[in-house]
Formats: sequence, structure tokens, C-alpha cells
Amino acid sequence: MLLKGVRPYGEGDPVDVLIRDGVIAEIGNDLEHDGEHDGDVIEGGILLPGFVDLHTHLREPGREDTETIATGSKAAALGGYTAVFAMANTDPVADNAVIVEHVARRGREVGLVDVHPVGAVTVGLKGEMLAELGTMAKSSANVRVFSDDGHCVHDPLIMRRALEYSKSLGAVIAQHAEEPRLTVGAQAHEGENAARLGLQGWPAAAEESIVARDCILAQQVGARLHVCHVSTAGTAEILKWAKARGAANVPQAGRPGISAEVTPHHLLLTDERLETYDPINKVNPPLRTQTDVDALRRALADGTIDCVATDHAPHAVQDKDCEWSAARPGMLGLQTALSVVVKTMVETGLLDWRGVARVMSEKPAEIAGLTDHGRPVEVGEPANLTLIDPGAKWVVRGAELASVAGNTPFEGMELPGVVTATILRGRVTASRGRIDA
Ligand SMILES: NC(=O)N[C@@H](CC(=O)O)C(=O)O
Ligand SMILES: [Zn+2]
Ligand SMILES: [Zn+2]
Repeated sequence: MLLKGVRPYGEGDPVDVLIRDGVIAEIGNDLEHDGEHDGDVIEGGILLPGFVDLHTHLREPGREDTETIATGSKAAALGGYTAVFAMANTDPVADNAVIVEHVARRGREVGLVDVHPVGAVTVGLKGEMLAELGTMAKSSANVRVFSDDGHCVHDPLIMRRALEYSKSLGAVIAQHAEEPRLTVGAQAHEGENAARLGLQGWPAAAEESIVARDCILAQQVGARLHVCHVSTAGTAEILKWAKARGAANVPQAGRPGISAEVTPHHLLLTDERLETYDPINKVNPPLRTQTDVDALRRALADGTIDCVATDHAPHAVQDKDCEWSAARPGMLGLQTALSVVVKTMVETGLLDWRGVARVMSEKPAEIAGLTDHGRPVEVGEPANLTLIDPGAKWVVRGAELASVAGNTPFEGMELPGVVTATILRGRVTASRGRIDA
């Protein structure tokens, strides 16, 4: 395959990139095919390492009416992703080797993106008994990220045991930080808007108190903690404090002791959208205030928050087109993530394209311990790549997205940045909005 006139990280003059046997073989000018096979030739664009999503809900097994590993993989490839981590809140829950091996095998069969199953921390996500982290880690799914996402590991002793166990496995615990006793019946950010609209509040303290506790536990144990979907300015401050404090005892050289992600929707949307009571805007943790949005953008730019993760959460029409308190929380994210990052971070000057590569590919891969994704765009590296047309714009239509579900909060928005090609080990998986099956 030959990429002609592309600009790695959007820097310097256009170059040609020759890919052979799934590896970047040559980078230079006026490169030609090596003759034996013509392969694809793709022209132009900004070349980045393929995106890695640490937080995706593929809904298989159990809710294939909203997404499957196949449709979710298509959405991921169209969004520029070459690897995704599929959360364990499936039905049955991915709290044992059989389920995680099924998800990994299905992902390989579909073959559009590397699907890495996340293992549950506790049996059934109930927060009461540790799941078999060891057998999931030793299974052919090679699980290295454990999370009860959708639920919080709220018992501090269980969380401490999970951190100790994950440390022995060289794994990381990804926490959905929500103190459940502070969010009983919570529907939206606890602030002026929820009060005025009569919606039960989801206080920032419910997230921040868990994050502070978990940072202290992780540093005491010397284990690795990843904070899911950071949503408040306060959590960003706690992360800055914890990272400064914990700089000394990084448990595994080269891999962050404490890391965190922010979602595209928390970088752009606020609780002003509650006005319409449209449950498309219902999400856990909830949309917060503009002050929070601005703080999250700054924290992502300065590295306090390590990466972007989509929290791609497909839901059926009947779980969204209903009255607010009955609706399921969650938003689609895989196909719109890059564009929202361009709109909120690149166009605002907070990140350059090297920064986009860091937060969407390099850091997620490092946190999860992937060795073949998030690599430099250099000769000898695996050809897991994403080509972007930065100047193009597109209008989001939920019905046109690859997911079975259509619950995008960006419906009708014109967004900047189009993924023109996604390449998985030298093979085009998606180009200009089409899947190259
Ligand atoms: N984010 C959400 O609002 N929902 C997620 C679960 C989660 O991430 O908490 C889901 O699985 O639907
Ligand atoms: Zn969550
Ligand atoms: Zn989630």
C-alpha cells in the first residue's frame, strides 16, 4: 500500500509512505510501488497512529439490538480506531474467562479493529466479591484492564483488594467513580439547571470523593488506577494533586500510576442542554457546567487528563424516546470522537496534531499496555494508522452512523475533520465513510 503526499502529525512537507506486510517499510519522496502488487494508493491528509479507545460499550453479549461487536467495530473503524476496549457491563457480565474469550474471538472474526475485552472487577458488577481477575488475565483474551464500569467499586476494602490483585497481574483498574449513596435517583448534574427543572442532582462530590479515595489507595498499594470519564473541574484538581504526590512511586516503569480519560461529550456539552428534557442528553456522569468543560479541556491539554475515551454507549429507541427519568444514560461516541476533539481542542489551539496523536492513540495504548498501537509513525513500526482530512466538514446524522443505535447528542451538528482512511496492520478497514470489508 502506498500513501502519497501525506503529512505525519500534520508536520513538514508531504511525504510518501510505503507499507509492506503490515509494517511501515519506507517514508520518503516520489516512492513507487514495489511492483509485485499494486495494493491501494491513498492520497493526502494528516497521518496519525490509529486511535485507541479505552472505553467502548459493544453490548454483545446481551443487547445486540443496540450494538454488536460487528457493528461497533464498523463504527470504530469509521471513526479512525484500530483498537478498542469493550466494557464488561454486558449480559451476561464479562466477569469470567468464557465471556472475555468469546468477545475477543468475535472481535478477531470481524477483524476491523482489535477488540480487547475489559474484565469485571467484581462478580456480576455487584461490588461485593472479586471476580476471577487471574483467570481472565491468563485466558486467551489476555485481559489487562478491569472495570465495573456502569457501576462503581464503592467498597474501599474491595477496591483495595482489587488494586492489590491487579498489581500482581500487571493490570490496571479503571474506576467508574460514583459514590452510590450520593446519587440515589440522580438524574442530572446537581446545579442550578437541575434544580430549576426539578431533576434529582448528581453531585460533583460523588465523583470527586471516590477519585480522591482511589488515588490514595492506589498509591498506598503501588498499583495502577485509571479514572473513567472525568466530568468535573474538581476531579481534574484532585488528579493534578495525586499525580504530583505519586510521581515518586510509579509502580511500573513507563506506565502511569494514575491515569484518567475524558469523553468527547464532556469536552463540548453542558447541562444547559437539559432545557429540552431530551433524554439524548442523559449520561453518566452527567453533563456539567461550562466551567467544568473549560477545566477539562485545559487538563487534557496539559496532561493532567491523559487521554480521550468515547464511553460509546448505544441505547435502544425505547430507552431514549421516553420521559427523562425512565431513559437509560449514555451516548454514541466512536464516529464523532475525532471531530469533537478537533472542534474543542485543535480549533481552540489547545492541542496540535501531535497532541491529538498523544491523547487519542499513544496514551491510551500505553495505559492499556498495548505494544502494537499508539506507536510512532516511523519505518519499522506496525501500520496501524489513521488518515484525516482536517479541512473537511460533515453533518452528524444518527441514522447514518454504523451503530445499530442512533443515540448521538451531536445530531444535526456540522463538525470539522473527516477520517479518510483507517489502516489496520497495513489493510484499509474504512475509507471516506465506507467499510472496506
Ligand atoms: N455512560 C453511561 O451513561 N452509560 C454507560 C455506563 C457507564 O459508562 O457508566 C452504559 O453502558 O450505557
Ligand atoms: Zn461509566
Ligand atoms: Zn461506560
